[in-house]
Amino acid sequence: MRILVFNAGSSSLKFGVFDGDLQILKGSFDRFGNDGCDQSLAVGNAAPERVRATHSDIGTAIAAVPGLLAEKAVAGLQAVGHRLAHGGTEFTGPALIDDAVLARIEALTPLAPLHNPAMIRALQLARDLWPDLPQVAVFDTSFHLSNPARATTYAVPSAWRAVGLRRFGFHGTSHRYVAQRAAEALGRPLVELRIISMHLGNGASACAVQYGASIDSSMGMTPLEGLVMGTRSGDIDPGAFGFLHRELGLDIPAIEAALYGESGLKALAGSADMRDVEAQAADGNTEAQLAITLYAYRARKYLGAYAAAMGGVDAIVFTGGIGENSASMRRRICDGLQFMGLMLDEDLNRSPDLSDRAAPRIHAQNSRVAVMVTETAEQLMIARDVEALLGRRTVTALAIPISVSGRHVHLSQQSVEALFGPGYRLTEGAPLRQPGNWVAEERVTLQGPKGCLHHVAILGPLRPRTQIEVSRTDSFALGIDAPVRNSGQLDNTPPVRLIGPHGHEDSTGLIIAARHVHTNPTDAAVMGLVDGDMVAIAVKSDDGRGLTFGGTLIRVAPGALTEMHLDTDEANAAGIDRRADGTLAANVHATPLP
Ligand SMILES: Nc1ncnc2c1ncn2[C@@H]1O[C@H](COP(=O)(O)OP(=O)(O)O)[C@@H](O)[C@H]1O
Ligand SMILES: CC(=O)OP(=O)(O)O
Ligand SMILES: [Mg+2]
Repeated sequence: MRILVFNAGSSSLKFGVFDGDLQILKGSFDRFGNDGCDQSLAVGNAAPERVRATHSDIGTAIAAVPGLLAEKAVAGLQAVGHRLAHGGTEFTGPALIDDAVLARIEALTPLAPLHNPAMIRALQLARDLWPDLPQVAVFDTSFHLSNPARATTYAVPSAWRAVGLRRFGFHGTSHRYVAQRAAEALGRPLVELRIISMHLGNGASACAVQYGASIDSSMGMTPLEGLVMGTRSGDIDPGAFGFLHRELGLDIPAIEAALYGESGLKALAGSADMRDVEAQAADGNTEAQLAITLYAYRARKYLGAYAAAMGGVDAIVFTGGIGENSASMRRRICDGLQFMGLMLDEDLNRSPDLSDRAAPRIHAQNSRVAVMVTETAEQLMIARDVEALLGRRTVTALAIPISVSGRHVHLSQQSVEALFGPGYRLTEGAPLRQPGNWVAEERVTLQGPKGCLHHVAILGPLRPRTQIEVSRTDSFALGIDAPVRNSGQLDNTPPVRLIGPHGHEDSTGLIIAARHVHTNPTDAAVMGLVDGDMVAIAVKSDDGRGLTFGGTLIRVAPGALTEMHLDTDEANAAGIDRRADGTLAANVHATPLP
């Protein structure tokens, strides 16, 4: 499918034409000034042609795009994708544009005044030019809708929260790509990694991607919170509003306008462009030097915060105009993080090769944390989302059988021997529906500070690490606060005592299993899903208590049978007795892998 993508940022317009993952045209306009802007245009893999164009703002640059397509003889467009900054809580994924959707997007503009207007302009232009093509909006905010309440809630009066004051987070399309790309380059599944994505462009944000899902990011209700940016302040004491009003007589719109447009690097060093600031700092300008130090310090604080939020970090990835291009800024941000095992390789850092969407590592051999750089591919991700959304409209709704898991354990050989005696082998009992899995005839007891759970099933085959899966109700009975985790993610899980006929073992690995759907590549393709998608599954029940389960992870593996795994609390809440089927209600955020 041939897709034109518009990405109107706060300081630049980027656009591209894609056939699948192949980019056939890549263009951008930036460095807008009274004398025009820089234009770059590349066909296929050819070197970009760069000229100074006459457009003085993003709006006029948008109107020039159709002419450039014609000039390069790019025809046959089948759809148009648009980056939109704010999608609120309602746009959980890409949306096909019609008048009603456009009106809802327009209503969110006050929350992204620097961004949504130009993006909406691109949308309107494309609708006028190509009225017959489907137009799809992809929102920066959607990826972060998986953030837990502790990350999205401001500690403010409930009446304010009731009207929608909460944190959202932006650059989600970029963070989603960067995390996937880093996992791929590391050769490890995304669902096993704790990644901090640092998107440092004109707008800048950090994102904690824990096991594939965003759990926190530095931007808030609007793209003003967090890091220092080109013209935005980032974090500032809200007490500044009262102070500025009393001292300078400023009203709220004036303060807001200055925080969006007259702050950040521009306020500190006279230019919003990091290239200028770095050049001035190199010339000895102390204001520019402070701007750079402060920028790096704030970014480093977020790295520390997110490492703490995730209980560790496996990889840090830099992207965005500054993250991709400024080796000195990457080094400044990483300086002082040796305490968490992060060692940069200065040679690798100085000249990473980012061609062909590479994601090179820039950390030293002995670094415990991987550090990488990659070009952000927001336009590519938008093109993939457009194709997935339009393709998915013809997708078949399969019935997904529900399987209710009672409490159970997976044991390592070491645990088997501790509980049943040296050299003991479990007796394979009834087979489970997933091929190769079975229930052992033996049982164990779980003991916590508040109580015991007896006759707990053991599921085979053996695993490298013991994992104990209980429901929330069980965790209350034990008196242990177990975290909700995907299978295998056992770092920082609490211990519980396992008791067998031979002896006992205090083993970590106690979790409440996150709900998920097992499926195989064939069924996944029929449902329009890929591994790592987060979906909502609707389940009906005879007693009318049926529920839609959001935040359900799709796990695709060859040979797996399609079924949804719920625990007993979830099944009871939804009135599921024995046999029930679920259906796909929504793809919350598609994460199509290459
Ligand atoms: N070689 C470079 N060295 C330092 N900063 C750079 C370099 N190239 C681009 N940048 C910075 O990247 C920022 C723009 O990032 P970009 O991601 O393109 O912006 P946008 O948020 O508008 O998409 C600007 O501050 C620019 O100075
Ligand atoms: C949301 C945001 O800040 O975007 P940009 O980086 O394009 O300004
Ligand atoms: Mg940007």
